[in-house]
Amino acid sequence: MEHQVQRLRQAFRSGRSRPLRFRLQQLEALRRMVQEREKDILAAIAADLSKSELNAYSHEVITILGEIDFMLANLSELASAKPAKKNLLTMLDEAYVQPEPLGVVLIIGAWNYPFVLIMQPLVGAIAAGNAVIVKPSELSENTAKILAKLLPQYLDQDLYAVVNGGVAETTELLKQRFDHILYTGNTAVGKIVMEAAAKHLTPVTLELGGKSPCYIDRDCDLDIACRRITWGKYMNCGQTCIAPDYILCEASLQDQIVQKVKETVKDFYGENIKESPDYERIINLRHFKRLQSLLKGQKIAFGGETDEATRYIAPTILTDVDPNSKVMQEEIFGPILPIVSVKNVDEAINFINDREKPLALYVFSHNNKLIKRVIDETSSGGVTGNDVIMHFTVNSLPFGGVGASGMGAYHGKYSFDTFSHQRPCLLKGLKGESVNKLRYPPNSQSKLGWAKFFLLKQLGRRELVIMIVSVLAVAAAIFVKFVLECA
Ligand SMILES: NC(=O)c1ccc[n+]([C@@H]2O[C@H](COP(=O)([O-])OP(=O)(O)OC[C@H]3O[C@@H](n4cnc5c(N)ncnc54)[C@H](O)[C@@H]3O)[C@@H](O)[C@H]2O)c1
Ligand SMILES: CCCCCCCCCC=O
Repeated sequence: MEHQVQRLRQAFRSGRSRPLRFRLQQLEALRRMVQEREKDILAAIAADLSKSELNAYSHEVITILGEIDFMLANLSELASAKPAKKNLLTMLDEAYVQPEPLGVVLIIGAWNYPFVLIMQPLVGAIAAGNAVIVKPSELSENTAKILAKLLPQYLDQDLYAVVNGGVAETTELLKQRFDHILYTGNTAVGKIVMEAAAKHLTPVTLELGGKSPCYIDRDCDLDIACRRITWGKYMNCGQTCIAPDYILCEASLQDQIVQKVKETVKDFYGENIKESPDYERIINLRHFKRLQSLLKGQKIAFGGETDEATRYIAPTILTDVDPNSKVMQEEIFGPILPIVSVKNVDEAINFINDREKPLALYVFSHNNKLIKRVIDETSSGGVTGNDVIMHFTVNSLPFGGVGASGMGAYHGKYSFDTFSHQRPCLLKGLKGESVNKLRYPPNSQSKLGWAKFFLLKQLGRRELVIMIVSVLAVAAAIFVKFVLECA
């Protein structure tokens, strides 16, 4: 492991990953890989998650193609030096912020979207000019294998590597020194990653989970709300980090919601859900049993059927759920949708604020003011109003958690920034020593006065122009006066 990281560090030090032309070539190679090996990739995802290839394409491949295209189109702007404002003391110097790669970065992915969660950060890390080790989840072993097979065929092997394995291998990997770690997975392991990173003072991006609430207002089109919620909750069999975890609504809405979700489930998956190519299975027996245990003692208004042999759990709704019950204590990460009654929006806001900050928050209402109020008075990684999941798909929005749901963010420009250091650069000439005397000892009250004047005055382009014009105007006036006096 140590040897592998050193090999990548050496390649990084050679400077090969830095030129924009090289980064663009690698991103193009990555796009070629996705296009040429689409069938193998889809088959691997499908095998890991009992997912149709059509769903695998729309859940995972589209996102990656979009992300690569974004980087190809925007890399030169993202990587360019940005001029910075100057003060009077530095007005003749060059000041700019130059994004620079961090070095060797580690990306650890989770199993539930095994391709996206490795590839999307990888695109950002390559774009920013880093060397990268990716560690796919061992639970989605087919995708892990296909990534280990394909990435070295398309990418520079000295700069980009795949390490496969479970806890032992990841633990070993985490002992190494990295320049950034992006981890996706549960909060408990997030703490392990952060602790290991702290030993080397390595910065981390933690993409964690949590219970994402979904508030449905009385003033709302329930048909539409329930269709969108049904889609986002049961997609990938509920195993989505930003799935609506539970519904908060007034008690009077509960039965209508159950009825409408039930009808939508029938529309989406047919009479026999088990036969639907669009309905996935639970990843393993441990999670299956965990989910089964969440149903115990609950009022099942719809669904509830389970089949251990195929790890099938039907789309399920629980009603009149006690906020203190087990299903409300942990992230569900499965196709179980509890409804918790609240009296009104104030109680919903308090309910959300009494718990850990979630990864996503959803509010459904005709009333935009109410939606904005819920946003203003709560905190969450991201928000979608009148829909679910969709903020993930907008790559001009940063994607990440806050508090217990994570730290840092990525996607699009934010990925580039996450894997870059914004390096401040000030380039001075060797003239102007008379002004510099102001900062050299011995100090005096008058020097301090001048220092305040020079340093506290920020000069933007506009102010600089005004100043140059003023100096020129004064010089012109002196010149005219001189000419007139001589005449
Ligand atoms: N914020 C996001 O973008 C996002 C996306 C997907 C999943 N998630 C969250 O991830 C969770 C589900 O993922 P998971 O944790 O079950 O995935 P997982 O079991 O695949 O684990 C994630 C990664 O951590 C590694 N790992 C596991 N145990 C480890 C240990 N003891 N030490 C070091 N590394 C270890 C695994 O090898 C894997 O690569 C949910 O909470 C979900 O909400 C978040
Ligand atoms: C079109 C919908 C794409 C959804 C992808 C969701 C990925 C979520 C990652 C967290 O689990």
